[in-house]
Amino acid sequence: MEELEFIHVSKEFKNKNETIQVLKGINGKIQKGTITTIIGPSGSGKSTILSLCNLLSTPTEGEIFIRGKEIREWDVQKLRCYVGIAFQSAPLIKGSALDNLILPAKLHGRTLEQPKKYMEYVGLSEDLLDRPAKELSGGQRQRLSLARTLVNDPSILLLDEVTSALDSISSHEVEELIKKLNHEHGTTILWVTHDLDQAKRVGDHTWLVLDGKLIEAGPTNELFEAPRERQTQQFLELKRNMR
Ligand SMILES: Nc1ncnc2c1ncn2[C@@H]1O[C@H](COP(=O)(O)OP(=O)(O)OP(=O)(O)O)[C@@H](O)[C@H]1O
Repeated sequence: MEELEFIHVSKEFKNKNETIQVLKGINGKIQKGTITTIIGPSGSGKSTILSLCNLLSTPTEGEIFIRGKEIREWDVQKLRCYVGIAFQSAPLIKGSALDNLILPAKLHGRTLEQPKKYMEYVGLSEDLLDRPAKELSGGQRQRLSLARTLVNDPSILLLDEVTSALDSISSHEVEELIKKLNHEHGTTILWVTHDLDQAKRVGDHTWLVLDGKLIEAGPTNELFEAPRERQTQQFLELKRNMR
């Protein structure tokens, strides 16, 4: 059974006078324990795909199955424990690093047994637990945000441009951390990135999304080195010329 399956998924948003068709009939499967990088131009619908996977929004048409169960049949709280999400801006609440770390447990009426374990896992010193979150560096904030996502022990992790605000050293460190999580816990990862080198480095599989359509999906090496679709070739060529 696939961990995640999209069957003819479309999404439209209605603004005042117009309807915007953002996703157009996405069909795709994600196997458990794999890293899938999602690439495509700005506005093509990448983040919308992620937002559907933990019910931040719902498909207008089609179905999304997670572990064989249609997403709208899941209890939302259970789904959001099973499917974690982390964003570029790493929104943290006021208060200490610890206040942030315990938040998911608190929201589910639990206490967090070993906050130090999570700090250690993401390579943060436990001395930072009492520090105001706003005093942490960008890289530390992003790690803390990931640690907070891990508190629920998600089986699927959705990552939206999680390294784009970081310098290249911090960015590589976060990549290594996510790969470790994937190897050690078998976490299934969907990773939206603008950085094609990163998509190549971390992906087992890659999806190219153009104008709301899944143009090509395949093993990362094949998609980059021997793309099947003309539109993939054109997109990769355009990106190479922009360097
Ligand atoms: N809540 C919303 N209401 C109206 N339009 C929306 C909404 N969310 C997204 N859109 C539109 O859907 C389109 C796709 O947005 P999305 O954020 O999924 O693209 P993206 O590929 O992730 O872009 P980027 O790479 O710039 O983050 C955009 O035109 C965006 O303006």
